[in-house]
Amino acid sequence: MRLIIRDDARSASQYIADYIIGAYLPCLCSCTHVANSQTQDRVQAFKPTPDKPFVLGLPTGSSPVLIYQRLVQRFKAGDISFRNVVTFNMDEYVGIPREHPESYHSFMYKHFFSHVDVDPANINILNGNAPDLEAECYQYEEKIKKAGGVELFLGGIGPDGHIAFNEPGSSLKSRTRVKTLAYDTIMANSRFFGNDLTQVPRMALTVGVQTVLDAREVVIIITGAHKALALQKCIEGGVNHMWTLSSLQSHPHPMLVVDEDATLELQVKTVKYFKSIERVADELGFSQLLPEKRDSVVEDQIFLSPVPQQSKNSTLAVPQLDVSRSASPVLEPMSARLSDDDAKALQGEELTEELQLTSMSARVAG
Ligand SMILES: N[C@@H]1[C@@H](O)[C@H](O)[C@@H](COP(=O)(O)O)O[C@@H]1O
Repeated sequence: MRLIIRDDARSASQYIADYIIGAYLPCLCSCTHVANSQTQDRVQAFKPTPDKPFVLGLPTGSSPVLIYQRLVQRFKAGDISFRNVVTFNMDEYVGIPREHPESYHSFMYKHFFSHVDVDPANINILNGNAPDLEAECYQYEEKIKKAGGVELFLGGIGPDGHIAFNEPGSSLKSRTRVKTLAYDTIMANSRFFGNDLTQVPRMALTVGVQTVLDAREVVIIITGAHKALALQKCIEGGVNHMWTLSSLQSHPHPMLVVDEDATLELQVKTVKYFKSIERVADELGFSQLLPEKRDSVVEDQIFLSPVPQQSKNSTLAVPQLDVSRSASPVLEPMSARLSDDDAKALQGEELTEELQLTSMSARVAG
């Protein structure tokens, strides 16, 4: 696992965008834009073409917005082309129209696709309005497989450590499927729906944990003190389905890029350890070392997706949107599942000044 720590969200985002471009995608001017020799080798090794495109997994949410901005900026500067890139988005809400301003289709076109030269035929986003949602998910896995598997999956996380929409308790072997959203996620995402919980979809289609783990490489952006507990659980805790990001511990090449605030719950020695790793990598001139041969399960041919049940009476379809409902009243908030200390830490605003000072001063002193 690589943990890259940057001062703020902007520099963390810039690191990721430049990493994606530098590491994998061709420079339009076919020059030597890519700074160091090992990274350059990888670009030359990949050489995306229409027949052998680069397959990129993409997220939504507020965290990747600055990454997309930087990718667009570098596209406009002529540094990069997305012509031979195939994209697969992580997830989509069920039951809101594609044109809805908060659908993930709208998000992706607004922040990225409309501004670059990606071929619309190469864009894949789950259809949350498909007549048969299970079949939609199955076909998505098949499409990924047909494209040769995802080369790099970029992702974000929720404050409860969910990756894509793999909420706490999701199977770590899960694949693309219909998922009911946790109450905390509905609450967190209500900010995009006028803070009206009743307007937030309660279901989504999402790639599974295993779908993400099958990618050759996984890069995750984590920013803000409200995600500090999730980062701590995922790095310093064990692999646990209650914090689905922790599954990355079993991936051969995960990279988490975070800001200082997200590290607030980590031990000082953890932070120092990962910073020292980065220093050595910098000195040796690489960001992440990938073996030339893909070592994910895709290549091992054990890439199995569940076949949908074809029963006339059991097709899982888009539910009628009931705007008068209240949001999952029987579900308890995540804080109820945590110890008092953890619950307190999760609510960044409730961190006492003393605690913040202790963590920061310990680090500054170090
Ligand atoms: N399904 C998405 C996730 O893929 C995303 O990582 C998360 C975090 O969003 P934000 O970056 O806005 O905190 O939001 C949603 O739940």
